[in-house]
Amino acid sequence: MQVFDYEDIQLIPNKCVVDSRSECDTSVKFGNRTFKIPVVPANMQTIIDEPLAEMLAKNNYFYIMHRFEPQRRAKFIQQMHEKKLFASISVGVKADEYTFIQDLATADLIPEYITIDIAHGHSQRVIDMIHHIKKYLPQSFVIAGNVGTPEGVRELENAGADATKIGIGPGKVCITKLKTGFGTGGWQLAALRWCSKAARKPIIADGGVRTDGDIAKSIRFGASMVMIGSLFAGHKQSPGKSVERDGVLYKEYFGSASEDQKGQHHNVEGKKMLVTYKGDIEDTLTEMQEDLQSAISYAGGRDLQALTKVDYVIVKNSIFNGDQF
Ligand SMILES: NC(=O)C1=CN([C@@H]2O[C@H](COP(=O)(O)OP(=O)(O)OC[C@H]3O[C@@H](n4cnc5c(N)ncnc54)[C@H](OP(=O)(O)O)[C@@H]3O)[C@@H](O)[C@H]2O)C=CC1
Ligand SMILES: Nc1nc2c(ncn2[C@@H]2O[C@H](COP(=O)(O)O)[C@@H](O)[C@H]2O)c(=O)[nH]1
Repeated sequence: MQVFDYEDIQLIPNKCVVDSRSECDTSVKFGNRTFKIPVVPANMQTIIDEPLAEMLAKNNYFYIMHRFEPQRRAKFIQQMHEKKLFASISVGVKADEYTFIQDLATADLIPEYITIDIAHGHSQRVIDMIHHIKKYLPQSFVIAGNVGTPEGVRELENAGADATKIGIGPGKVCITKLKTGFGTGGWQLAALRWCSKAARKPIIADGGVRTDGDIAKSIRFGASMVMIGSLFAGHKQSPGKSVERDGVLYKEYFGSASEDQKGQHHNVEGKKMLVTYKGDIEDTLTEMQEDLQSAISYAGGRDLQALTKVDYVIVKNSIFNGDQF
């Protein structure tokens, strides 16, 4: 297997077939819905909250609410449905979560999307939870993860997952590879390519995206959707706490397995960082869409499909050449 990451790849242009980048269509069908761009903010407590989820759903963006305020989830689904918006929630694999799924079924509260969110998703506990959700909420689209191997993808798909999420430890606030020695950190894009060859259903690239160009690269290497944390941290709408240092405004971004999230130093595999304040998230989403439209035009096409076949070269560390973005 060739090993490379986002910064080692450059995509090769084809002849342009549009008169303006605005003609390029970035929309993606995922489950039964079509979204504006193939991007979803990470289901982390400093990245998404209920008001942001509502704003994203209203504006045709995909979102996944985090699972760290478990008692609010039923009400959240109800409120989204009252506003005629789709509900997309996360669950874990502990015993309480089994009861929660059954309670949703009893109350006829059916989220359109359910993501099973645990660190090591290639496990019997995730397979059991997929079976449980499919038994009680068969209409929900189930995303399962995270995994980093073709075997992981196949097992979760065979268990009934409608999509799998790829990425073990490439995240910006992740310390899994330091604490355990395992993961796809540093070769996430190659891992995505490897996993995509086994996938028969959509896959989500999760973690390690540092620039908008990495979204196009994720699509090239098999992703239908791209989950991003750090690029979405630090916005006006981001739930992370605001902090001022020497007159500069920052917002907190911490890992879901960090001490800040867990409230104790137990199986910590994440850290906290400060992200410079970035303003309105709508501007970032618009820029992502424009950059993706431009990428499609370089691919010589009119929609995301064009990106899936472009040639590429591997040039180690070719993007930054030591420069900062
Ligand atoms: N994408 C990634 O690379 C990573 C993401 N994360 C994120 O951090 C959050 C916390 O995740 P998680 O650590 O799963 O915590 P959870 O507390 O949600 O763990 C869920 C259950 O799985 C068990 N479990 C967790 N890891 C393992 C393992 N390696 N082997 C066997 N059992 C395990 C836990 O038991 P016990 O605690 O007793 O082991 C617990 O019962 C999630 O939101 C996850 O997405 C965390 C690390 C890596
Ligand atoms: N190893 C850990 N991974 C984590 C933790 N919290 C979240 N994550 C993963 O990171 C991505 C976001 O990555 P980014 O590079 O876009 O910032 C997120 O979706 C999770 O999969 C953690 O504590 N440890």
